[in-house]
Amino acid sequence: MSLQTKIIAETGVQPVIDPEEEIRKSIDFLKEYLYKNTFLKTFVLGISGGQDSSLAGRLTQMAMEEMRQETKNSDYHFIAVRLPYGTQADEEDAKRAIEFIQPDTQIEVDIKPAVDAQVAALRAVGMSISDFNKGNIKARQRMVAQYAIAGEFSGAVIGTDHAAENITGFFTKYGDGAADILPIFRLNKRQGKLLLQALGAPEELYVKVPTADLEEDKPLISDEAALGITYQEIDDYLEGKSISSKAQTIIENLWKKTQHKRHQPITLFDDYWK
Ligand SMILES: NC(=O)c1ccc[n+]([C@@H]2O[C@H](COP(=O)([O-])OP(=O)(O)OC[C@H]3O[C@@H](n4cnc5c(N)ncnc54)[C@H](O)[C@@H]3O)[C@@H](O)[C@H]2O)c1
Ligand SMILES: Nc1ncnc2c1ncn2[C@@H]1O[C@H](COP(=O)(O)O)[C@@H](O)[C@H]1O
Ligand SMILES: O=P(O)(O)OP(=O)(O)O
Ligand SMILES: [Mg+2]
Repeated sequence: MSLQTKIIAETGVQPVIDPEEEIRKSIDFLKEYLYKNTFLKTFVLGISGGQDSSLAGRLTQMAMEEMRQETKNSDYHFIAVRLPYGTQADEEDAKRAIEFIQPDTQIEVDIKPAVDAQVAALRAVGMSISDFNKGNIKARQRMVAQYAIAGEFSGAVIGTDHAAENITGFFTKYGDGAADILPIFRLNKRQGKLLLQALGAPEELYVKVPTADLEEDKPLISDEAALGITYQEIDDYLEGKSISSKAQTIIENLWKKTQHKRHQPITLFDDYWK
């Protein structure tokens, strides 16, 4: 089996999708999980203004509306969390995303005081913390806030990991990579766009240049510039198409280097890394 075939099988990406069918699958998946885990009454998700959280957020909101209707239990609700680091450069997109999602509840938490305090405490003991490393602290602080909210509202945290980010390991380990349930895993980036279009999202949300926007030295740097490869190439690879050998090597090297991010902490019983 080629590595491409193995990677595609691990992510479950289909070369062709029916967006309406995939929307229904994600909603039913979220609902089924709550029906099975009756302690859980809410889902929590950070909304950045980017494509992935707009999509996962809207699907979650739709699932919760259906849950309320089916169970007549008004406890079921979706909590959208705005998590800017101080002032967010693309705040307009974040507002647009919230407007599209129409979440039951919205909470805004500024992560800047907590992130800056953590960095200051590390620097106070003589550590130098790079801007890149600080970026990962921001992503982890966002997850701290989301889990704290979930803890107060019998909630589970939604993650926005999808196949294109997953195979390249383009997420912060235990930051945005930490979550309880992943409703858009199995989709590549362009398939996510198709779902947003089918949901009637404003165009700005799916033509927007994907960014983690974690680095102050490189504000709004695109994922593609940071990764050194385009989503078009990653998406083609995931759909089983043949791409340039240069692009294929970049993807497969990223996949190998980030295997640890797609596993639980390594124990004596693991051998995937050998
Ligand atoms: N575009 C942006 O603005 C931006 C900014 C920051 C990070 N990012 C992206 O987010 C991702 C996060 O960065 P990262 O991967 O450097 O940090 P990370 O914190 O997600 O992962 C690094 C950590 O993983 C652990 N680790 C590394 N190799 C390991 C191995 N072989 N086995 C077990 N554990 C291992 C170590 O604890 C290490 O500190 C990257 O893809 C990065 O490009 C993007
Ligand atoms: N500024 C943000 N506000 C709320 N939530 C955010 C913010 N930035 C990122 N997030 C969450 O993290 C994931 C991953 O973002 P990437 O752009 O893929 O790095 C995002 O979907 C939000 O849930
Ligand atoms: O995860 P998001 O919502 O920030 O989307 P993107 O990765 O496209 O920035
Ligand atoms: Mg983003």
